[in-house]
Order: sequence, then C-alpha cells, then structure tokens
Amino acid sequence: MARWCRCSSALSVRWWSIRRRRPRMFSARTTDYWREMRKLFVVELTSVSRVHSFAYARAAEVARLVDTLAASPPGIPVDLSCALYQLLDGIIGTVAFGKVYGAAQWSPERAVFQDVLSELLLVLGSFSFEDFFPSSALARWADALAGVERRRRRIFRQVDGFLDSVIDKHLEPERLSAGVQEDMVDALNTFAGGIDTTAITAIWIMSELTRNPRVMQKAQAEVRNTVKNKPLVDEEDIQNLKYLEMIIKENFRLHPPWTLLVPRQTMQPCLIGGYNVPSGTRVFINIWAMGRDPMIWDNPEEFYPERFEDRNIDFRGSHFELVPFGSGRRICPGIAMAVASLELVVANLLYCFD
Ligand code: HEM
Repeated sequence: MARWCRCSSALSVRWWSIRRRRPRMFSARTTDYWREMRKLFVVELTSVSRVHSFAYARAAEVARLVDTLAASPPGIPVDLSCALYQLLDGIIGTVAFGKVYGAAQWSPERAVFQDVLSELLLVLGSFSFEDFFPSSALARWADALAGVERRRRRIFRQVDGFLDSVIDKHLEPERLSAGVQEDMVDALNTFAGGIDTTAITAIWIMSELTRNPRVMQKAQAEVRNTVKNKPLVDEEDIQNLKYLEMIIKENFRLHPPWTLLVPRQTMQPCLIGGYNVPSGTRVFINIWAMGRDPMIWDNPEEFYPERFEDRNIDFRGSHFELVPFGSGRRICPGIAMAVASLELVVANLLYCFD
C-alpha cells in the first residue's frame, strides 16, 4: 500500500500488480524496476512500426463509431462523449489485451472496469494531504480520517481484480494454442492511463469545434477537399490535414487532460527561478495555467488554431510552453498511439457528419 501512496500515477497500480504476479521478472530496486518497465513500454508502444501495426484496431473502431452514429435516427441527439469513450476503450483495450477485448464474454468485466477507471482518475485529481506533505504521518492520518485511504484501497482491489482476470484470460491454454497475435499484455499489462486521457481529449476537441463554427467549417473543408470518393478517411490521408494538426495542438493548450502533469519528487536540492527547492519536494507543473498565460499566448482564452501557423511549437516535450505529455526521461510513451487515434477519429467525424 505504501507504494500506492508514494506514487499516485494511475499506471503504477497496474505495474505493482504485475510485479506481484511475476516477482522474479524485476530487480528488487524500484528505480531498476521502473527503468525496465518503461523500456518495455516504450519498445512496445512508441516505435513507429508498433503504432502502425495497430492501425487495424483504430480503423475497426472508427468504422464502428461512424456506423453507429449514421444509424441513429435523424433529429435525435446522440451522446458523443459516451461514444468516444467507448471508441478509445476499444482501441487501447485491443492494443493492450488483444482482439479478445472486444469479445462478448468480456462485457461484464469491461463495464465494471470503466466505472473503476473513472473513479480512479477522480481520486488522482482530488485533494490529498499526503500530496502536499509527503513524509508527514499527520498527513497520512488526515487522509485516513477523510476516507481517502479507504477509497484508494477499494479501487486498488478492483483494478487488481480486473488485471487478474486479464492475466488469467491470457494464460488460457486455448488462447496459447490458437497462436493468437501477441499483444501488449504478453510484454506488459498497463494501459488504462491512455483510455481516459485520449477520450477526454477527443471529447474536448468535438466540444470546441461545436462552439466554434468557423473552425469547424474550415476543418471540415480541409478534410473534404483532401479526401474524396472514399467511405472513410484512412491513416494515409491524415498527414495532409495540417489544420487538424493545429486544432489538436490548440486543444492540448487549453485542455490538457493531466492539468498538473504527474507529481514528481526532487531527488536533490535545486534552485529554480531564485527559489531553493530542497530534495524530497513534491513537484506539480501547472500546465493548465501555462496554456492560459497571457505572457506566452495572445488572447489565451480564445480557441484559435491559426496561432500555430507561424509558430513552430510541437507538443512532444521540446517546447516547454506546450507539454501535455510531459517532457524528458519520463515523457508519456503513448504519444504516437494517442495522436494517431485522435487524428483518425476527429477526421472521420468531420468527413462523415455535419
Ligand atoms: C491525449 C492522450 C495522453 C496524454 C495527454 C498523456 C499524458 C501523459 C503525461 C502528462 C504523463 C506523465 C509524464 C511526466 O510525468 O512527465 C504520461 C505518462 C504515461 N502515459 Fe500518457 N498520455 C496520453 C495517452 C497515453 C496512451 C494512449 C498511453 C498508452 C497506451 C499512455 C501511457 C502512459 C504511460 C505508460 C505513462 C508513464 C510513463 C513513465 O512514468 O515513465 N498515455 N502520460
């Protein structure tokens, strides 16, 4: 349990769980363990060929979404947030757990897991005394009194239970003998951080487009002029959609899903902006505020993708004014996967629907 308290990254829960099941796979030292985990994850997720090899999952889920929306009766509102959440759950779930994730016999576990995930992210984003006073017994006591500790334990057990069933399903003899294509569980069982973040981003993009008709029309014109005589936009078309790329950047500026990034702790004393920061200090980076800082951005509250036309700013960690995926050694390894999914789904929604 101490591990959970010290590192509030959603993913650490999962990794802890795997470690318990496979104790000999990792070194006893936490840093070695994290380094190994990250290496595995990066190899499995970020290489261009790996992301490309999962194009089938993205294409299948986007086609399913378009069919579902097209089949809904005209004039009746649809819950796009729910549909986008399911889409991302389907994509990342298939990538992580294989095609079995979409199978009907998994529906009950998936439904429960989605609820647990939402609660997990709520807990991560909510106030905890221990975040502000990491080594204080009093803070732990206050958290216990406020019920934070109990809630964490419950979520932890539920997530653990879900992962146990995932691992068990992967160890089923029929699956092994059927020569099923290897997925990420076979290398590493961690993915949930990717579903919510990507779904929330897709939902924000569609919300911003809806409330900015000018941007919506321009984006729609771009995709419809670029892609012609095809039922759906495919991944090869995406590289020509420059305005869509700017929309995604603009959205990350205003609506980064991890508003304070993931908490980190200083390993040695350092001096930042004239302040002495002792070692062991818990550090939050408020990228939500940075994205709205008038010293950095003109009219920061306005959703204006064109601001990126003449500014060579990317979100992959080298331009510190826009770091929705973090930066440096612990930058999110899921960037390529997230961006590929976002671009494909938004382009198809713009192409297929008004
Ligand atoms: C819009 C989508 C996403 C956003 C904004 C996002 C953002 C982040 C951020 C801010 C971090 C912490 C980086 C730091 O501390 O410097 C992180 C870590 C991580 N993300 Fe993502 N992420 C997204 C999608 C994904 C996806 C799709 C996956 C995988 C399927 C993923 C897997 C991970 C993992 C494994 C880590 C932990 C890395 C480590 O601690 O070394 N993320 N993400």
